[in-house]
Amino acid sequence: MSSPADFQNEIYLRGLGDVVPELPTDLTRLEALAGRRLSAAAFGYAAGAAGTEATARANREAFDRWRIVPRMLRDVAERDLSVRVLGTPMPAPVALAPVGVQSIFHPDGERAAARAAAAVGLPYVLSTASSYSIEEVAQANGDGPRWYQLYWPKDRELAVSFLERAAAAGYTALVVTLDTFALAWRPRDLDQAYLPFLRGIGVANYFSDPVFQKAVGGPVTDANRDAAILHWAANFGNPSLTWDDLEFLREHWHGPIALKGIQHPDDARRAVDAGMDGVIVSNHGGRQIDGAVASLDALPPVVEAVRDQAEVLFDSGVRTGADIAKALALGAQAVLVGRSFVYGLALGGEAGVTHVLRCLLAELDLTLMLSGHARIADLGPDLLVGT
Ligand SMILES: Cc1cc2nc3c(=O)[nH]c(=O)nc-3n(C[C@H](O)[C@H](O)[C@H](O)COP(=O)(O)O)c2cc1C
Ligand SMILES: CCCCC(=O)C(=O)O
Repeated sequence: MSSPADFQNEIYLRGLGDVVPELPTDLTRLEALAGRRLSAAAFGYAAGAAGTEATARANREAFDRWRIVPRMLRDVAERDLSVRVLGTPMPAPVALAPVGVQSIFHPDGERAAARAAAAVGLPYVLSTASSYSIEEVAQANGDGPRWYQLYWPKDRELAVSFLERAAAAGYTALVVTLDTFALAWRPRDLDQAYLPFLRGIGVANYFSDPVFQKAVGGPVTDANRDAAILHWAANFGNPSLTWDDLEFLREHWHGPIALKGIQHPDDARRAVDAGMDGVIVSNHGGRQIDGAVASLDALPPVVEAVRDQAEVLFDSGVRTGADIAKALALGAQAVLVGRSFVYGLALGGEAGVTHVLRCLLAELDLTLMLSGHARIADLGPDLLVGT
């Protein structure tokens, strides 16, 4: 006889795979559990945000201001959640957001998360600031879809090296993060003197790069580690970049490109003018500008501005399948999830990330079905009413 957990999986997750019985299925409770298991500094780095964390809260509150209006008797026996975004066929409109230095949360870091993403078939977006190299993560991700996120460094030769390595390792789309050329004022990290995590864990993706190594006088060892980290910090972001610089990316990346951190419709239009394929409406999970507009509130004007000309993706604040349905109804083609999968990684490595993804997809599927929608493309503004 199957266990109660197996029986439950059979009912709720038919065709979607198993969840981990020991982990909560409510991702809010998963976060609380991660808060008890992780060190205060590691948890503060994940859960924390800029300043008073008003924008992080606003991201969540914005979802609460929209309510779903279900429709009945519409034959939803067969559902299809699949989409194609940035040239990638996806079983559901969800990708794992780029999250740096994942070894903070689990020794296998990005490799564990990339394996889970591949098992579920969702794109894994690798951060430039990763604790495993571009190539190591590609290997863990195997045949899974993967995109590369660029933190555009001051050193152009280094940027080109990252792009070439990513293309050679099978990352098919480029996500260029524009909102984090400097890390914001983050009191939880500052108070816990946490950025030295780099000292303990490092950013292997940089350290493994031949251009980076040349700049620091050879491979990074204990002897030059602090100097390498200081070089990294000085090079990490480039506040001088302008829209004209996007041409350089186009020269060096031959697949789809999406700009991450877009909040204003005029910036979305400029992205289209610059030949970009997509924009990601995001405020970095509230981690950059305290007081910035809630990401979900920034979404409709951007969709209005560039619909039919560019793909619009969304992140910041997604915690449930219903949240995903709301963002899609407001015009996003796909969403990225950040902290949600990070807590799964912290609590259960690969299985924990798979758990989170299965929960999100199962809840999205149930939300679609119970609200009378059989396909992702059927979701539109009439799903929602503002409160
Ligand atoms: C711990 C952590 C590290 C992050 N590192 C990166 C990064 O390296 N590159 C990037 O573009 N975004 C990074 N982000 C932002 C995420 O890609 C995403 O925008 C954000 O987490 C979405 O909000 P959510 O956490 O509420 O889902 C990070 C977010 C977290 C929580
Ligand atoms: C040190 C890498 C920066 C990661 C990041 O983007 C974030 O913490 O939000």
